[in-house]
Amino acid sequence: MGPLSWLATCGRSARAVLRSDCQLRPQPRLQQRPLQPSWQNSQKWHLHVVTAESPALLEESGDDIEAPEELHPVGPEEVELPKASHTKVKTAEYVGSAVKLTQCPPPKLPEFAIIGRSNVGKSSLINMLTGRASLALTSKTPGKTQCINHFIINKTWYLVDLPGYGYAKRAKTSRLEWNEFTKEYFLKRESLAMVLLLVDGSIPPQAIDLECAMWLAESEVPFTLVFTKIDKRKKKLPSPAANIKEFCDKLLEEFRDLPMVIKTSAIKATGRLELLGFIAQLRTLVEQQAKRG
Ligand SMILES: Nc1nc2c(ncn2[C@@H]2O[C@H](COP(=O)(O)OP(=O)(O)OP(=O)(O)O)[C@@H](O)[C@H]2O)c(=O)[nH]1
Ligand SMILES: [Mg+2]
Repeated sequence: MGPLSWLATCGRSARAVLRSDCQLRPQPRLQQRPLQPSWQNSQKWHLHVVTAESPALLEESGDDIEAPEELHPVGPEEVELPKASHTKVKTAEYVGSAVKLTQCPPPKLPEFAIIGRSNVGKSSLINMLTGRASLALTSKTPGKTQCINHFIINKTWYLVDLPGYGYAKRAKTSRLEWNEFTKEYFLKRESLAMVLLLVDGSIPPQAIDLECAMWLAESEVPFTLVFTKIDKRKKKLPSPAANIKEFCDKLLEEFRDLPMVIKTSAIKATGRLELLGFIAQLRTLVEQQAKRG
């Protein structure tokens, strides 16, 4: 069986697998609060596996990455490690742009959607991850990406570039419409495996990003926090590390646990292997759970 034929064979969507097998039961005291899927708690071992336990993986990748700051406990034994080849981007192709769900490619492969404010660096992250300078269109002008753009990686999974939210210059009605359109994608796209919520690490926490995180959690859409632009330090503003800590602290006022956090720079390729390894692990996890039925 091909690595990702789980969707076709078992007829279960990535979303269904993640939800049904991994959802936390609300604790009575916290019932009103948004909850993160429990498997996100165990994501910590993904980092451990990729950075500390798999020297072969690192060697093969050829990437120059920093040593992990801390080691996390290894996770469930039954979850296999992804093969090093799983983290490599051999091919990356633009598939098409959609302005409604029916125009998206058939939901037969797992996809990882990238969302965040306009100009946060969504398209740049796709280019950084795939190692292609201009696969996704980047721009200094906010609001450049206006469609749902699918990119197929190694012919086995999708990276999806979405329009940014909160573009103030857009008319109120069109912004609302746009939000609905993206929301529909999040709520109904059955092959959506994970949302990568991008947050600009070079500026202090923005209310709209916190709202987006809340909305995703309330809607039971699994998401990962990906901080961008950690290479950038604005004069008189706190450091990226301080911004990230403040954002996480604010989230913890509402969330019982933090989702997985990955810090990146598209310019320095920071976090590239970590994110690719994480995606590979998720694909392996979903595949295994689907096989178990
Ligand atoms: N310093 C720095 N600049 C970045 C980084 N990532 C993106 N940028 C810059 O931020 C600007 C916006 O990047 P895009 O990738 O186009 O952002 P986007 O989120 O796709 O924007 P929209 O499609 O308009 O919503 C560009 O000028 C990028 O060069 C980063 O990691 N570090
Ligand atoms: Mg873009």
